[in-house]
Amino acid sequence: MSGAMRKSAPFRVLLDMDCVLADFEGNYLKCFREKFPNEPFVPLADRRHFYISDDYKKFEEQSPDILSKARSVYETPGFFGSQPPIEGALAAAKEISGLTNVEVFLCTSPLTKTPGVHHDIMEKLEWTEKHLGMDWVKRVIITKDKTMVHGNILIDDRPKIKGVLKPLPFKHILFTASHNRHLDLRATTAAERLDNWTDGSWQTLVEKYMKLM
Ligand SMILES: Cc1cn([C@H]2C[C@H](O)[C@@H](COP(=O)(O)O)O2)c(=O)[nH]c1=O
Ligand SMILES: [Mg+2]
Repeated sequence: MSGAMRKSAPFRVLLDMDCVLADFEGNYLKCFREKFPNEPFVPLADRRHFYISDDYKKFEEQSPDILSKARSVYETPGFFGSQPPIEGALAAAKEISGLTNVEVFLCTSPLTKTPGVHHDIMEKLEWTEKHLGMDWVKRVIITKDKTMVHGNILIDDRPKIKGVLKPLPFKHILFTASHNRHLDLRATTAAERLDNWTDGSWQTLVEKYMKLM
């Protein structure tokens, strides 16, 4: 095939799941308050750290087992599968994947802290099948190290993406979540923010990076 006929490499968009497509934060607070109605809780407006336990440490004196209780909420089977989609996320994911010469993969980390707690992996696949369909299940990449995944941009709410590859092999776009809203971008690995899936700003952002690559 001559150079003129060769198709350019697809632009690859990696979409995180928790807090980007699925409402982890809202679901967490709802489940925590249902399970522990008499415990103190952190409202979304007061979230400051990526790890929920870091925000619940302040209650340890009044409630000594608060951290294990806080962890037990997302470690309970059913939690990941029951997350509602974030507003506009599913439509945006489908639209992005419909763009010419664009490929979308879902890129999400598993729970790895507690032995025997791995149901989240199955639930992430089930969530994808339920909300996006079977075609998307084969696009799910579950990895603790997202730097090992090839992509042009990663849309992710985690402030710092860390892994074996440095510098990051993709542009990190910080998806705004209650836990990262207060952060200056300089305290993150991200090039810029995406605040939501509803105001059309994702289109401008994707077009911009497609032109740059
Ligand atoms: C908030 C929070 C999350 N986790 C776990 C839950 C998921 O398995 C991942 C999130 O991964 P992502 O791909 O970066 O969205 O982290 C946790 O263990 N503790 C927490 O407080
Ligand atoms: Mg996330």
